[in-house]
Amino acid sequence: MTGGGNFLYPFLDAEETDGSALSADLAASAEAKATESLELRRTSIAGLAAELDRAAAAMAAAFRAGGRLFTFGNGGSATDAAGQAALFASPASGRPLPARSLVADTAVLTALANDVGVEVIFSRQLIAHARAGDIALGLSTSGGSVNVLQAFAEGRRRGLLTVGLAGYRGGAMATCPDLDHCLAVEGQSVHRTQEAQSALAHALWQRVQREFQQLEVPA
Ligand SMILES: O=C(CO)[C@@H](O)[C@H](O)[C@H](O)[C@H](O)COP(=O)(O)O
Repeated sequence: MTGGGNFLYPFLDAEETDGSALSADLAASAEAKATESLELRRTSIAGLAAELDRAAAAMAAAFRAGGRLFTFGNGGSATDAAGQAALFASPASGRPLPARSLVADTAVLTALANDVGVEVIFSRQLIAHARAGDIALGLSTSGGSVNVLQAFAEGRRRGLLTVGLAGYRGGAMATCPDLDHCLAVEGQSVHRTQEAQSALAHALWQRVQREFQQLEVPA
């Protein structure tokens, strides 16, 4: 590159003076993370298979009885919560099920955070939209986000099925009295945990779909 360095990614200018060393470092680091990610996803799916089955069976029963799914989380987990609601509500194949994320409405989120406090941004939405028999699915890598825990408490008060995905062996969610099912991975890194949770969330959806297929009456 001539003049001025890398204007798009100035932090990569070091690559111009020692490109091969940096590239090798980045490649080795990416490879190590990919290996760690695969291993955590593999052990999480295997180790949590029984709890995944139980949670999926309970969710399928709730859907069959007319329940709806509400998903929530912060940061990267907000993105995963939105993706999970979209997967349940509008899968490319399989049965669409009623689901919405509580992370998508900026007006609602900012009003609640600004007027009341960030700890109520999910629980207040459950008060507005949820009823007994619905499902609250919360994701937290630390397992300790207060707004996620508060939503579980509200869900429990209102008679919802409550399901949590957490890292760090569950954190506070591991012993949360408001959770019916806690899928806790061993991950000690936010990013690896998010990757494992994404695999678990997909496995949960697959199992719920399977529960519906088993019920279908052959023609
Ligand atoms: O790691 C990322 C994005 O990948 C962050 O945005 C992260 O999700 C945020 O710090 C969250 O607030 C963490 O909350 P939690 O997962 O511990 O509940």
